[in-house]
Amino acid sequence: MGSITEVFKNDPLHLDSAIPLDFDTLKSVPESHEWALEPSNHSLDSSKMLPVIDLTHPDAPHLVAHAARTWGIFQIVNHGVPLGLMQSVESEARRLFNLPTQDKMKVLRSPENLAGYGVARIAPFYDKCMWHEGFTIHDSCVGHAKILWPHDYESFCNTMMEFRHKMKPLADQLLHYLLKSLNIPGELVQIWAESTDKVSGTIQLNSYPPCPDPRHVLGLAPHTDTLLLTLLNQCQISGLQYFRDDIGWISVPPVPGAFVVNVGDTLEILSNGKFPSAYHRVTVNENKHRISYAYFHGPSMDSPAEPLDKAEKPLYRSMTVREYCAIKAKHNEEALGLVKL
Ligand SMILES: O=C(O)CCC(=O)C(=O)O
Ligand SMILES: [Fe+2]
Repeated sequence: MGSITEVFKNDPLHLDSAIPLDFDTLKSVPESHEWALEPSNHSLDSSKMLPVIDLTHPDAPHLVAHAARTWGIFQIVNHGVPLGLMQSVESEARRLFNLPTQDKMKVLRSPENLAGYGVARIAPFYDKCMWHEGFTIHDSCVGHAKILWPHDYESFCNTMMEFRHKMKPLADQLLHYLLKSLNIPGELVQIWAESTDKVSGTIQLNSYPPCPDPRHVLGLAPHTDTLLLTLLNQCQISGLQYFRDDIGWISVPPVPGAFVVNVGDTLEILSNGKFPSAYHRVTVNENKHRISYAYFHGPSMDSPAEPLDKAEKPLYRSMTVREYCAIKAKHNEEALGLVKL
């Protein structure tokens, strides 16, 4: 069984770029963090544009598939993940990021590892730095949590494991709706559903501290997510923006209790471009410490990454998911273009 960790072992992050800034000590934005930003499109009311889908609606499978085709990004409510659990994930994430920098540095992600504390994986691709610190959980988080809270690590680990346990079937359900809407045999849908059983989804906690001058700062640079689907909660503070050629950058408004669902590159490939992977970025704000947390839903690394509908002319070349992840780790934004036929 392959895991995404091995991809990062082969393509390590350089350590000097893996340490986030000590945000607490800053009174102004250093030049290292000043970006020339493409402005957002404020003339459109984005709350009316991106679909918010009630998963208890009888037509939910069709609504999900339609939103994924039209936008590559949408929100879901009535998804069955308890609000109390969502609040606990946020408060445990805040507990982690509020620790002193020297404590967080004890669980710094090592260059060849996916799990731990550090900057975003995309950081080395940019000259400028992002106003962001992250913590990634892959497999168990007990080792890191015991270092951070030797006598009080269980609530963090239990919350994260419970969260993963609830997110997996939800992500599987969405994937099932999406694959079933494609013109592919039922057995193939089943093979894909089983493929995600072999891996434990990755949890990403993100922290965007208040910023003295957010106008020229980015929380996360524009990117697409790599795997099948990302389910993200914005913890009631806006910041996530989505790009489409015809409208520019628009905000994804926080909806209480909702998850934002993004299509990732691998699903774009499987669907032969029908579900476009969502290009998104994160802005920061002056007064609020924004937290977001995401569940990345992926298949086993040995799975084929290739268009599933064999009646169509493939727009992407055939490879394994492992191979695609390695291309993404090396080429970031260019990766999808490199595998297009
Ligand atoms: O913080 C957010 O709203 C988005 C985070 C994100 O894009 C990611 O973790 O990949
Ligand atoms: Fe993302």
